[in-house]
Amino acid sequence: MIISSTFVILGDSRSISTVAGRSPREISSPVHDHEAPYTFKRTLCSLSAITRSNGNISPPGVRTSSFADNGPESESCIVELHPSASRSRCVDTMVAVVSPLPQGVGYAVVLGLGILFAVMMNGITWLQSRYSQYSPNSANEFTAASRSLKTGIVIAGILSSWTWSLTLLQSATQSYNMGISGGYWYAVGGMVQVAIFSVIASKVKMNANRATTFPEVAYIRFGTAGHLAFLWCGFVCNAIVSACILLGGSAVVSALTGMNPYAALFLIPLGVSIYVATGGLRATFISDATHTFFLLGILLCFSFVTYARSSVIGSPAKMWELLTEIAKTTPVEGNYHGSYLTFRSRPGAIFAVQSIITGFGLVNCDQGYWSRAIASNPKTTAKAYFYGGFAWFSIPFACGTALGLGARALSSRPDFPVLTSQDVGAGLAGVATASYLLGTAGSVLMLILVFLSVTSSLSAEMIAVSTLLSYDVYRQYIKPTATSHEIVKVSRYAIFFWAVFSGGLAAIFQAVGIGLGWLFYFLGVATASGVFPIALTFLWKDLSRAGAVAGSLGGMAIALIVWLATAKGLGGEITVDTLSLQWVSFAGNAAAICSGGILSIGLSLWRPANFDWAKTRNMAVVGEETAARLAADDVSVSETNGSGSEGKDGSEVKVDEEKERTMEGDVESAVVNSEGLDYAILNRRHKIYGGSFLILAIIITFVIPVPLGAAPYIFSKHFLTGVVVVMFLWLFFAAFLVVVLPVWESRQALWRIARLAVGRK
Ligand SMILES: NC(N)=O
Repeated sequence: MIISSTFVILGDSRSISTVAGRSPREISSPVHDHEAPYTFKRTLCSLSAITRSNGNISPPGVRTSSFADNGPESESCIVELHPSASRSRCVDTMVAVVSPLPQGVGYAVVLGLGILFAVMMNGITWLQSRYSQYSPNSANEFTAASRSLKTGIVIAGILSSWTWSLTLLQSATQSYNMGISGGYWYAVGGMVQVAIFSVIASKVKMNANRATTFPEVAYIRFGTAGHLAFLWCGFVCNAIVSACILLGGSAVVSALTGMNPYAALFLIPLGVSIYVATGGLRATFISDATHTFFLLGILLCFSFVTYARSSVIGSPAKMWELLTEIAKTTPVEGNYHGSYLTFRSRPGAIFAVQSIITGFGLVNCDQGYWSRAIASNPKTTAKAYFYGGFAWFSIPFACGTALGLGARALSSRPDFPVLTSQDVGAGLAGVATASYLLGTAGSVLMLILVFLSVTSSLSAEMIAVSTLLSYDVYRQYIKPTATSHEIVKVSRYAIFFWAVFSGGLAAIFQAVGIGLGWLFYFLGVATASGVFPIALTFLWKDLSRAGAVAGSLGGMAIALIVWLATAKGLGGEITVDTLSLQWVSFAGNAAAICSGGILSIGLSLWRPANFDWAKTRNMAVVGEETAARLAADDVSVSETNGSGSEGKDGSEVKVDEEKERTMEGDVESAVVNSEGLDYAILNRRHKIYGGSFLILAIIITFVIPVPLGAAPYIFSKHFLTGVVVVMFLWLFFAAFLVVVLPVWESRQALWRIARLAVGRK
């Protein structure tokens, strides 16, 4: 039954009423004196599925806020414009949103799940501080999880925090747009840079194990100029990534439920900020592991339905047939024979380079990854990053291969939603597939999937920014004698600040029409200049202050200039659209990474710094430093680091016997002292994972795709079947790494906490 709908027309809210109680056919002519009626193709996700009765698709910009279901059997319904809407404007600019789920579901998920997670995480944090030696009131625990986490949980944290809404949506979009190579290249881009962190992470452990943030190390090496330059890179990266995560989440929530996107942008961070502020970094790891369990389960479900259960696709062979058919009417420009089943793809090749550059920029400038490298046990850091990157690959690869290709294969069906370029840009292709193949269940699962990815990745961003603000702003420039307790307090304020700031920033992007796709292309331009200067800070003793500052900031400026100039040159003008043209963003990305590299390496070769690593190896951590500073003022303060907690007044709180027992034998002790590190072992790990990374990177970046792309080859049915089998195996392996391994590794601690919690020793 048709009830009523509200539409946004050029930013104005206008009401369009349909005729309640009548079937679509009964109202096939306008009731009021209006233009010819619009036909709304029944859609399964948001949007644009407006066609006028003369068959023209409504122009881009269409946006719908809500639309009532008009019955399962009808594909279209006729609506008339409300008398208050101006006839001429409505004709050309009306936008419609048809949501498969009611708005209440959107609010229930965003607020309900958010609060549920907050309560759950608070409970876990309480158990942790009550029955383990780790108290979130210690700065070392809050911001670095006492540097004690084991491999499985770190892998889960890496996989989860690197799985953004962007990952799920944009990988599907790339496969929808450019065929099977799109999702693959998205996955390669992300995996290479996470896995390379396995090489950098061992060096972090060797050269700056006592650091908490990457700008802290820059301060020791390059002074205030280097510190501020790196801090700026970190904030720019975290700001764009946070906005991206929120925009993707809000696009999906509002498309599926009709929830106001601005409300989603501000409400999503709310629940996340509550549990992050309570539990600190360890809480984000625990929530990451929980999220990842559901995330992989839902993704496996979507993949099974697409390739094994659906009556519309249901097998790789059928997918192959549908894609072959659609390539005849909608070929991919730049692909071999326009096929969706080939790696011989010009847009795919350009995207490959962009994706890899963007990924490098992100992972180097995002404090979240440094936090994880620092938080993990020195013995396991490199391994965790290597496997984390490897497991992560399965997620965008599956989204692209199942959901993205699925959307393209289904697009010839008359009842599949018409996706405008804006819908695709907002990442809704994969959403449409899930909703179409699984109906309401698909919409709900997609909503949960995206919500989980948003919360876990946003939680990582929040803790990262709060660490930067508390350590590198508050402690560095406002109160150098800050105690551990004060730092935790400031971190908590910073988390709430970031919840509001990132929501506001995303709202601005939303208001000016900047979507997920655009921001993805911009990310590399804004962050890739930091890749060489930041990585080399931990790897190369000769990196100089001039190289670090000029590379990071100068490179960013050069990238922006090249990006704008190329948009003007290729597009004729600088607009949101021309700035996201593929060659334009390619130029900006390439300029960023090249200028950052050339400036930092060139200037350092000219005047090498010859830095003595002993300075960063012996840097003080909060507690030691504060005590030293206060001791100088004859103030008595005692804090424990890594294995103790601190009272509100900064005085030491004794770890009680019960907690001591809990830690015995099942929690590896934090290794904060540089003397405690075995450099020979770390060096060997660095070489092992450096070599492993190199082999992996060469295989996935060259050995597999290059021959496939060089040959004039379109996948056969059998070949596609093989790819789908690999996709499933990869997903199962990822599930083992991030679900089974963390539980197995912590089995003794979990068992002991459970016994203590029920009153047994
Ligand atoms: N995390 C990414 N690159 O999706």
